[in-house]
Amino acid sequence: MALAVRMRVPCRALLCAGAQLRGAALGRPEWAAGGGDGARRFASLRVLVEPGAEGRVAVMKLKNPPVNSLSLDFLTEFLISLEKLENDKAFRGVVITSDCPNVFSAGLDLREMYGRNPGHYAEYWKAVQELWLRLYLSNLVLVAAINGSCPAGGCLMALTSDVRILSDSPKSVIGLNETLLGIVAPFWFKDTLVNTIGHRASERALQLGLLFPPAEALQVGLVDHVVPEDQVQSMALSVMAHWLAIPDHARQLTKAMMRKATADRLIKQREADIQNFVSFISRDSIQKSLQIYLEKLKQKKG
Ligand SMILES: CCCCCCC/C=C/C(=O)SCCNC(=O)CCNC(=O)[C@H](O)C(C)(C)COP(=O)(O)OP(=O)(O)OC[C@H]1O[C@@H](n2cnc3c(N)ncnc32)[C@H](O)[C@@H]1OP(=O)(O)O
Repeated sequence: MALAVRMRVPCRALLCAGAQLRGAALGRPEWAAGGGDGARRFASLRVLVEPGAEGRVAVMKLKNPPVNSLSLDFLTEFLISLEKLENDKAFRGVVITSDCPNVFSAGLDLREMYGRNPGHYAEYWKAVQELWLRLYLSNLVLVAAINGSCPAGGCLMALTSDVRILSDSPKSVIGLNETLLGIVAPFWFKDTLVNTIGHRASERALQLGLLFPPAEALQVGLVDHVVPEDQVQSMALSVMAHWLAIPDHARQLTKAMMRKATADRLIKQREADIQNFVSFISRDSIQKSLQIYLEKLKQKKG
């Protein structure tokens, strides 16, 4: 049975993303209603959703081991979970965190961008766009509880949140490091960063592909709080309570006012952005850079 049918919600996210409901690839996840706290605890293979506080807050745990790379299957499941939460009027806020030790997310899955065909690159990029749009324009209060390394696409995800809490650990580096891979952060990645830390700091961070350690991330404004590792989630819930004290309609309209122009820039040129990505990523030189980077990651282990 198709996942969207089982959920009984219109699955616009997936339709927009053009993603097929690939039951086999998804491992046919079951959306299991939980025990005492009812239907609001659910899980797919790669995303766990648990109740956070007072039934109004959900905690979404990214669970795509080993490093929570944003594969197409992961994006598909994440978008379904998010849509489910957006559609449930009981929820007002979501804490996004990682279930993988020491890594919030390793960013876009390099295997989706290396050695595939143009059709696959287009499908993947559409899903990445959808993730960004859905998160950036979410009516929910989003708090990123960043409990580990947070490069590139992981950082983008965190930047879409309303607040970022980073664990105080040497592994918890955060930034848009695309240039280190020989690739270029698209304009909407750049816009999201500029909206957070300003133009000059973004110019430096993007060109140098900086991955900021916690103290520097705090100083530049990339994150809002740095706390000991074991306090990331409790801090996220306490910050959430502060944001939920504001009436939703006023906060939501204000958020939309602040973010709409940035989102519209992509919405107006989604197809051109996909074509640009496909032609860029298909270049021999870019494929070579990705191959070298993947080999470096493998060698690091050996
Ligand atoms: C016009 C448009 C242009 C294109 C724009 C594209 C924008 C791109 C955005 C991105 O997000 S690109 C991805 C950037 N990510 C990174 O640079 C992070 C790379 N990973 C790491 O630095 C480390 O893995 C880590 C996250 C710090 C974790 O380190 P740890 O020591 O815990 O694990 P590893 O042994 O390094 O990795 C385990 C395993 O996972 C594989 N892997 C790591 N990252 C990725 C990834 N992003 N995609 C796919 N696979 C990844 C790694 O190769 C290892 O695999 P195996 O050797 O076990 O097979």
